[in-house]
Amino acid sequence: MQAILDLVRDVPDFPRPGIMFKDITPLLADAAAFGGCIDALCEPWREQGVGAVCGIESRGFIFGAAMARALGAGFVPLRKAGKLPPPVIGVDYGLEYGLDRLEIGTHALAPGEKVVVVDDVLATGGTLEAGRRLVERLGAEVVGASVVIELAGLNGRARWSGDLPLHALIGY
Ligand SMILES: O=P(O)(O)OC[C@H]1O[C@H](OP(=O)(O)OP(=O)(O)O)[C@H](O)[C@@H]1O
Ligand SMILES: Nc1ncnc2[nH]cnc12
Repeated sequence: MQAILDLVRDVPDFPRPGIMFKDITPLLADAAAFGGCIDALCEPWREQGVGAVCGIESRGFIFGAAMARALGAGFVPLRKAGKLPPPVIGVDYGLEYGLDRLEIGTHALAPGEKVVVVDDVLATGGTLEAGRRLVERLGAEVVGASVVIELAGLNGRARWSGDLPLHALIGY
């Protein structure tokens, strides 16, 4: 995991004063580190019958789509408001630096389908929780979540549902 840590860049005061932004673009640009990252993200979910990986817009798409391919699962995008064609359902949520709304197509998942929710960063946890709620509202089964980075000081893990696994590759 040291290679991944070394390729995450700290950007102070972005996108707002007081936020230490974790920039994952150097990690994405490094073929070996990105590949290792996807392998490590997939590890807990192999042989678990995952039918779909739900990636959260936009950085969650990058990791989620690669994981879906590696797991032999489908990819389902959880998108910001107004981006998916109807019919959709949505939830409003707060994140470390603002408010937003996440949506999913109402026919995107089958009832009971096993789903992993994926994002790049867990900060306050509002985004990941919104993703879980959307999937569950369609009657699919969230088996857990994966993130590359957990900002442990913001306690987002406490917002994730009690007994569902939440895997983070690196923590700060
Ligand atoms: O745990 P939280 O406090 O909810 O924050 C985490 C979310 O914040 C960032 O997304 P952002 O909304 O900035 O979107 P982006 O991926 O399009 O940059 C990040 O990619 C996570 O989705
Ligand atoms: N500090 C941070 N860096 C990168 N993405 C984030 N999403 C929420 N907080 C973030």
